[in-house]
Amino acid sequence: MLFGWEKCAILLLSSLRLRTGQLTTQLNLPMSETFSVIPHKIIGVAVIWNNQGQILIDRRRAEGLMGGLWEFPGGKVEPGETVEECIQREIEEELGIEIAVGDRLITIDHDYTKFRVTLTVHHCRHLTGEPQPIECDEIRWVNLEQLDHYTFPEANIQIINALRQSS
Ligand SMILES: Nc1nc2c([nH]c(=O)n2[C@H]2C[C@H](O)[C@@H](COP(=O)(O)OP(=O)(O)OP(=O)(O)O)O2)c(=O)[nH]1
Ligand SMILES: [Mg+2]
Repeated sequence: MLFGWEKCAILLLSSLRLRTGQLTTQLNLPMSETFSVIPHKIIGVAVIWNNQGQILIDRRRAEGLMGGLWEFPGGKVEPGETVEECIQREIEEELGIEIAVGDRLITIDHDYTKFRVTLTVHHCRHLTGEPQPIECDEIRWVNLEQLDHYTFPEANIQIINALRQSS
């Protein structure tokens, strides 16, 4: 049996679609009633350019979430970190290269079925090191026209459109 205030709280939280970072817990409510907390991932994303006007893309691991899709490298912003710091760190961790993080291209909020993402995308310049597929299945340097030949997550349509408009 739910009390009035409990029902109000549930309605309020549901209507706000409670956003809680990486939290994926389901709250167990009385009488086996449950509601989902939608995870919200805050992601820094790099569009890394080389001197030939190409961009670095990577293929996500086949077995994971969005497995086998291509993406622009990046990852979750950690507490106390700026998006620029996150991008620099993720690229070192995922690809083993040094980059210069430049201007922001676009910020995208996108709802997937089970979670939402905020992707903050920066233009970056490759400085040193040969990119290695440390945390992905494959990496490739491609030009803007070739991006059409690769399958990206849904949110990336907006990144690719922004890239085409900015060039
Ligand atoms: N890096 C990157 N992530 C993207 C792009 N497009 C897109 O929808 N995403 C999503 C996929 C992931 O849910 C999230 C990136 O998070 P992530 O790669 O650090 O982590 P993950 O969710 O795959 O895995 P986990 O650490 O939660 O286990 O952003 C993109 O172009 N680049
Ligand atoms: Mg990542």
